[in-house]
Amino acid sequence: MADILTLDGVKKSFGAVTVADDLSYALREGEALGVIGPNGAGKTTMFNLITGTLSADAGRIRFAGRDVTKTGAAARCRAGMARSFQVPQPFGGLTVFENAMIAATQGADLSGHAAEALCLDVLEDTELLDKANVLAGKLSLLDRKRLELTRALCAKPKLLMLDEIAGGLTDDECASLIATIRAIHAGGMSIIWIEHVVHALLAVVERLIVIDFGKMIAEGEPRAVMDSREVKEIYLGIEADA
Ligand SMILES: Nc1ncnc2c1ncn2[C@@H]1O[C@H](COP(=O)(O)OP(=O)(O)OP(=O)(O)O)[C@@H](O)[C@H]1O
Repeated sequence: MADILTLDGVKKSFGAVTVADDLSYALREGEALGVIGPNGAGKTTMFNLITGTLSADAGRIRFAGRDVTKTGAAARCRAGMARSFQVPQPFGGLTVFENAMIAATQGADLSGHAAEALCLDVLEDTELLDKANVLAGKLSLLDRKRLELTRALCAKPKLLMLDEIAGGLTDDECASLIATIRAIHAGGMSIIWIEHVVHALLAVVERLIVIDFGKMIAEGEPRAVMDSREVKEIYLGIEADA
């Protein structure tokens, strides 16, 4: 499989604070990569650098065979990146279907029947079809998370980026969202998923990276990474030999 995304020496600082410290890794087409790390480690900043809402101070980013380091956020979205946000950001006064249509028309550049057909397909996959005519502002937290997923998928992405989508859900709700994301991944979608709810990540991703102070401190098979000294010492704050 080819790489869909490559970061090569990506750096970003806010004043004296380094939030992306020489980040280098690649995501293969169809792979699901999990990202964990303490609060403030720079995980969301990394998403902002990948999607182009922030520009890197140094390093290169390649996506879908092109160097996008200098490409703006809208063009990266059109090239096939889509993300969910930590705090769901739907248009609360519009229905679920209307929110999906905005993503399909603006993100996937579709119109008319093609846009409607895509939205219906995605709403079925995200299990929101029966709520298509509900106002987004009236949805439960789980369904707002599902709508975040819907809006990202309606942009017809090649890469789906999830930012703490499982946070705040009950165990049953989380299990139901995991099943949805697993099915989307099984359909071939490449995924990068930042998450504090580690068991949700471990149910989906094939590889895990750990970010601390903007630096990638561990990378590999998820359970091996969770058992690693780096995670125990730095992420969980436990002495290695405790
Ligand atoms: N625009 C900005 N200007 C200055 N500092 C910023 C800016 N955006 C983020 N930061 C700082 O960068 C650091 C990394 O933030 P970021 O949101 O990427 O962390 P995170 O790993 O996603 O955290 P969390 O798990 O809590 O969501 C934090 O110290 C944050 O305060």
